[in-house]
Amino acid sequence: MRMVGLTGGIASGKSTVSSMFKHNNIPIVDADVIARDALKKGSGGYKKVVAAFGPDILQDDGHVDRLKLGRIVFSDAAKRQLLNRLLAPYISSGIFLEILKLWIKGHKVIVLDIPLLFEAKLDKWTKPIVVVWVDPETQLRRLMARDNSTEEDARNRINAQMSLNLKKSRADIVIDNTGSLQDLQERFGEVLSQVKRPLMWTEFWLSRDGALSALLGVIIGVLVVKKIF
Ligand SMILES: CC(C)(COP(=O)(O)OP(=O)(O)OC[C@H]1O[C@@H](n2cnc3c(N)ncnc32)[C@H](O)[C@@H]1O)[C@@H](O)C(=O)NCCC(=O)NCCS
Ligand SMILES: Nc1ncnc2c1ncn2[C@@H]1O[C@H](COP(=O)(O)OP(=O)(O)OP(=O)(O)O)[C@@H](O)[C@H]1O
Repeated sequence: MRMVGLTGGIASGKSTVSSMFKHNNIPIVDADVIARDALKKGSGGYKKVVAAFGPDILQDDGHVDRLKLGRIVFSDAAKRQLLNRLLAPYISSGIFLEILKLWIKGHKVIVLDIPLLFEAKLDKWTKPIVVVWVDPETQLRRLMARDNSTEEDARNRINAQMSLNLKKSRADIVIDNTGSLQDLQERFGEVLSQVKRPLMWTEFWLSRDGALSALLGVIIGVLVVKKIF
């Protein structure tokens, strides 16, 4: 199985690219969705986070006030690290479970959409790594427009992540998303054909069919050897 890593900076366009993969029948493991589940009211992650940050981060209905928690952690590195540490086990096990489900279904190519792929050192499990890049002004403008946020909030969120240029330097494939959606669609077409190239042997053995072929090979080998001796 080929596990493509999709990452970038906040509001660089990962979700936009990820929906293009989905439209081309390539399944996505979305770490933001998994992280949201990990903070759902009553979950293990929720209990740990409320115990650490106190009931002030809750809305009247008991759900986490994400805007409030976001303001706290994106302006304080120590609190952000604490939140990351508390949620990391739930997020990694959620990602693993989603990969397992797709493996069982026999998918050959899947995309892991993980904003913190490098920060969480998950990049070693993915190949190729696709980084969606935008220039800093466009990133800030799109983030403020999408989240209807102040410049200060938007800058705090951008500065909470590894620099996008550093991520770009560690990519196998860079998608420059500074232009229009039409430009992105064209660049995506090129990336899609790279991602869908036939599997290499190592990737094949990691797929369900590859693993089953290897198992079958071993069984046949044992039977033949038993018959000979
Ligand atoms: C702080 C929270 C509650 C803010 O929620 P909110 O709905 O405002 O933002 P959302 O979850 O949609 O995240 C938007 C983007 O913020 C960035 N981001 C999220 N968490 C972090 C983090 N800990 N560090 C740096 N950037 C982050 C990502 O680019 C993400 O795509 C939420 O982001 C959260 O629980 N973060 C910790 C979990 C995590 O690490 N998520 C990223 C999955 S790899
Ligand atoms: N090429 C583009 N031209 C104009 N707007 C774009 C383009 N690409 C993405 N956008 C818009 O920019 C915003 C950010 O894009 P998107 O939500 O895909 O980013 P993201 O990297 O997934 O963000 P996050 O890290 O917060 O999950 C969205 O409002 C999206 O519609």
